[in-house]
Amino acid sequence: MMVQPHILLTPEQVSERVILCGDPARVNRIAVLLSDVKPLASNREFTSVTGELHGKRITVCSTGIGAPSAIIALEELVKCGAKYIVRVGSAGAYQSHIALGDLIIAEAAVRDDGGSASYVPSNFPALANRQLVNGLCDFMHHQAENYHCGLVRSHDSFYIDNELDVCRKWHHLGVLGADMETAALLTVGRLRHVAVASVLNNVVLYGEDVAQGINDYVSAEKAMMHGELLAARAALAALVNHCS
Ligand SMILES: O=P(O)(O)O[C@H]1O[C@H](CO)[C@@H](O)[C@H]1O
Ligand SMILES: O=c1cc[nH]c(=O)[nH]1
Repeated sequence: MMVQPHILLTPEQVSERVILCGDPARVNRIAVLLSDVKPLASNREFTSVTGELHGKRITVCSTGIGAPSAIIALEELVKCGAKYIVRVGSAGAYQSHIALGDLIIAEAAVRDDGGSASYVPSNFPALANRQLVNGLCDFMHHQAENYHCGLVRSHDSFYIDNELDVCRKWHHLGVLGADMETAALLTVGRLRHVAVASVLNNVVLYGEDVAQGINDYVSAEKAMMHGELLAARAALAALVNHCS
């Protein structure tokens, strides 16, 4: 098969088990958990590597920010044979009991993104794969770390004027936190008959200004690495032990 136009990968290079992340720099930070790591490709926001864990091959690929590029990565990876996909992302909390570095495991996502809306009507659910969610929760259950399992919201707009009102609304409805890709990945993954889940590292406290929160977090190197690596370990455990 021809090389895919955006991710620049062929089926020979892509594993059935895939980790997706937004930030291309996160790919190499996740890869430290794998052995026999080889760089695959780098084009636009799509950077990929392959490696192994417990005899299973894992592909790690970045998707950039937002639903459109996340969907492009998912579609092209599925064409290359990806079957089990976990997003290792970051999120802003919508609940005050969620601390920086806590993990949010998405059972389902509110579809406030435009990407999934171009595939299905607004009443179509964005539901995570149950096996992978169980795998993520099982792993976290055995760690002495905070995690929260429930609803997330995926959106397209970071800096809208009524951002605080929007956050308050979803806070009152019990949504745990926000990212920009989970809903699209869960929706399109289901349409393509592949298993998709998402685990998010909280980088913004509820009620905190998003831009300020992210800046604070970027400087809080230790907390960032801790939540991110924990999310990656949870994703790998789910992909290695809960996929067949
Ligand atoms: O850290 P990543 O995985 O990119 O996830 C979150 O961070 C970005 C926004 O800063 C968005 O992509 C959002 O979903
Ligand atoms: O507040 C946040 C932080 C990260 N990603 C988001 O989508 N929102």
